[in-house]
Amino acid sequence: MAEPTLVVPGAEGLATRRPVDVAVGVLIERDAAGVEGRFLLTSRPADKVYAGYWEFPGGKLEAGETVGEALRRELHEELGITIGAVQPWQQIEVDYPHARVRLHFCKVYAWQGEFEMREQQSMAWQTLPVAVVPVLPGTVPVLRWLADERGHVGPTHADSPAEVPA
Ligand SMILES: Nc1nc2c([nH]c(=O)n2[C@@H]2O[C@H](COP(=O)(O)OP(=O)(O)OP(=O)(O)O)[C@@H](O)[C@H]2O)c(=O)[nH]1
Repeated sequence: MAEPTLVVPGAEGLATRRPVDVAVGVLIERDAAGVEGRFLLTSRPADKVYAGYWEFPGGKLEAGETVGEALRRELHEELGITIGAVQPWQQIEVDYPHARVRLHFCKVYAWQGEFEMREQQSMAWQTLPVAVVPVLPGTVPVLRWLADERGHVGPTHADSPAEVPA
């Protein structure tokens, strides 16, 4: 089954581009009973497109890498942590004017090491609704999935009403 696609304004008609695979980590704190709590968002570094927008940390797969390998490498490079098990969760394609990406969102519940912002980004542990602004378009559906899992009613983030991929 084709995965949902989100078309960002300005990218209409560009859907024939080949998507770039991106591994994305949804790091979640769990309590002793296994109930999921805060999740980690990071801001995009100043030298990248959508600089300053908040997203889940991750990055593009390199040649020959699996999603899990890419995620492990990216989170170590960007945040200085070593992640434990990678649990594949959701996939979505997003058409941006600058690129078409296939986002592989994975849940991660265990990690080791001190967080270091190695790309001068910021980090924020969040719950719903997310308070940091602005949120990257490709992040919005993830907040909706989390809201559905958690029975959260109402907006998922502060800067715009909830959007659902087509
Ligand atoms: N990490 C991350 N990227 C996302 C999310 N949502 C989303 O649309 N993207 C998009 O996926 C792509 C990820 O590329 P990136 O530029 O962060 O990855 P990278 O570190 O490998 O980049 P570079 O090697 O080109 O500098 C970007 O086009 C970004 O806009 C998200 O939640 N997390």
